[in-house]
Amino acid sequence: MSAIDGSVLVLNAGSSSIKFQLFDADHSHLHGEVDGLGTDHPHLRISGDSDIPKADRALSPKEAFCHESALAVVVAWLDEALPDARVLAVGHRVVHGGPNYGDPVEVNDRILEDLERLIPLAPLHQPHNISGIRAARVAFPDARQVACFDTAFHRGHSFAETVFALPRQYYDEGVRRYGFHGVSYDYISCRLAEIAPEIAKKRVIAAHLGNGASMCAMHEGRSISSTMGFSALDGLVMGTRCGQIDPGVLLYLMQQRGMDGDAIATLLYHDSGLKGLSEISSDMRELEASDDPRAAQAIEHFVARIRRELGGLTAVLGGLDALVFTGGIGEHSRLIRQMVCTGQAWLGLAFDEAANAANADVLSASGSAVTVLRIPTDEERMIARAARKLIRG
Ligand SMILES: Nc1ncnc2c1ncn2[C@@H]1O[C@H](COP(=O)(O)OP(=O)(O)O)[C@@H](O)[C@H]1O
Ligand SMILES: CC(=O)OP(=O)(O)O
Ligand SMILES: [Mg+2]
Repeated sequence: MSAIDGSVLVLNAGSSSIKFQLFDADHSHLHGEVDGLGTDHPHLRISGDSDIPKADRALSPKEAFCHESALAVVVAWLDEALPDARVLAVGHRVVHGGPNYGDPVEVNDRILEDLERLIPLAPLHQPHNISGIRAARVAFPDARQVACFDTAFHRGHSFAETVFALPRQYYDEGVRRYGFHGVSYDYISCRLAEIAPEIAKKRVIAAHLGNGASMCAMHEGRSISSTMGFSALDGLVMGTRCGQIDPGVLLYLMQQRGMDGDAIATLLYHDSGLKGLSEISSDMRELEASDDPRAAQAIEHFVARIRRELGGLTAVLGGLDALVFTGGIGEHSRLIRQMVCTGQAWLGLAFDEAANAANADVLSASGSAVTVLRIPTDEERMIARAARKLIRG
């Protein structure tokens, strides 16, 4: 497989998915994804150049038992399908960089130990990100392992955007708002500069709506504010996560209901959000297809929280020039985009329903003061670029 000599492989473990791509410079040779992890229909899809074997099949319950078992399927597939590929580097999305990690780093044992200490702050991601690094070290022993952090893009936030109103010692020990999905927002910022440079410099809100969901206010291409905070629990309603919650609820659960930390973590990370509210599924496709009123209520609450944050982030930016939808739901769900954009005339936003129905790239009507765009994210491409840059020094 000479065409992919000296490639960069990227592994991106999300909360419901493992995405992977193989790049040669900026060209993607193969694109693979296990999605629906944690649901009843986990699936493996692989596509790419003509010499790349394809895959499109359901994963067995054993294969999809956990992220690690799905990762083993991916690594075995790569090993068999690309025996001659010379992988120079494996780039990894690592969700939490904590206070100390920003720029991409080449991973060593000490760094892995540091990243392991952040597992309690990102339990749906960090353990799988670290497993990915360990598995890739074994599968590609000659490749350099590079970690890229979801928190990095938000590191320029002001003190006011970063701090919680707790005694200062907590900020000093790292209890602060970090923000996540930064690799995705960085990609959106770069892509905007390519496709709409005059908008890229202005006030933009990007909504990354996937199994994890957040929104990011950007100005001149840089992150100003994020709906996610210390952990990837805060902000919007997600597949299985509650999003913003009154801390009084947590006190009630501990003091009146006698729940301990582990029970509360399970409740907030695994059993809440769309899944907890609908009692049907964490998966937006299933909720949209359902005629159960609980599915409709879960969707309405999901959208209500997005609308509220849209208003809040617009105030942070002092106005709005563009709204970008991305992530699995943002890229594909006509219903959610339409519900979010309905009734936003106060922003000067005129929504083009026909363009939305056609899944077009531009979703605002001509003359709209806010340009609405649908931009598929490509976290793997961003990570491949960073890994290549790092190993080239
Ligand atoms: N056509 C679609 N319509 C509605 N939702 C969709 C569609 N395709 C994917 N989704 C939703 O996208 C979510 C997964 O988003 P994704 O960004 O891939 O996940 P992750 O957060 O694990 O990276 C799921 O809720 C899935 O139902
Ligand atoms: C940070 C986060 O929630 O990521 P994902 O959407 O990939 O689960
Ligand atoms: Mg994701």
